[in-house]
Amino acid sequence: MEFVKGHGTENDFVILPDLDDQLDLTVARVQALCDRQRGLGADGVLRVVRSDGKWFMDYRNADGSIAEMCGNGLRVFARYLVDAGHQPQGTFVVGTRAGDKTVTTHPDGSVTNDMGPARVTGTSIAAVDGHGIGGFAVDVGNPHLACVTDAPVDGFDLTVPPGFDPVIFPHGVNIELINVLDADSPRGGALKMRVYERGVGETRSCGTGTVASVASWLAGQGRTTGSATVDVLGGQVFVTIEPTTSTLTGPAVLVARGELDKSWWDALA
Ligand SMILES: N[C@@H](CCC[C@H](N)C(=O)O)C(=O)O
Repeated sequence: MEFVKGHGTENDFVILPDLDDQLDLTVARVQALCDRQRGLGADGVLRVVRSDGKWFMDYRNADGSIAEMCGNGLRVFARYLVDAGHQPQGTFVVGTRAGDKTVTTHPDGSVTNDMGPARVTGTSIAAVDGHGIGGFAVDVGNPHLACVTDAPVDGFDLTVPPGFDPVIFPHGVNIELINVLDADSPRGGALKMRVYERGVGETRSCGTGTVASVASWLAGQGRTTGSATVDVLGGQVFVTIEPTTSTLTGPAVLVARGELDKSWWDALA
């Protein structure tokens, strides 16, 4: 069984081509694939399915849970389809649990995702490292609590899961901590973000989280339109927010391909 390993700003994924939708991708198999000691190691798995001539990204978190959307994963998924010869370089559509997304691959290796609307649904408080930090709840297909703070984000301990209000986020939430580096840079704003991802832990980037961060920063100013670069631990992406949609542009890198050991895979069923 073929696998490909890739990352988008160091948010890393195991890609499993399963065009005919045959794989039994159990929680145990996802957890083992993502385990950095006993597996390949990744923040998540992207299963590549083609159904009725349409691409579908079946995304799983490292703990085996299913999520609606993954922004960095979508860029890597698109890059894989082009690299494998399944799609020509350019614009095409990928289905996700959060709906169809239009992606555009660029010759320099970067990819732009049309992410759909980033809906600011209210406010809430994250309990991080002994501090209560206010932020906006943002729905990017998956749930986020994006918190702009004056405290340097580098100073927080994210080895411990942040607390959140389960009434507002009954299915869990991804939590972003954001510093504004420049409110009026040439590309709009310049933000720095760290993230604690639902189903994973702290990761070096979260694409949907960067979109939520820019939406939250704008909401704090009463704005629904704008753009910003977002520095994450694994690099930088560029986000635009409009009232009805948003875009995410960033790198997508394929680093390895190989074969899974069949007896290892079968024993995990
Ligand atoms: N890393 C992803 C988000 C993956 C899903 C998230 N952990 C969730 O459970 O919603 C991204 O790049 O958006």
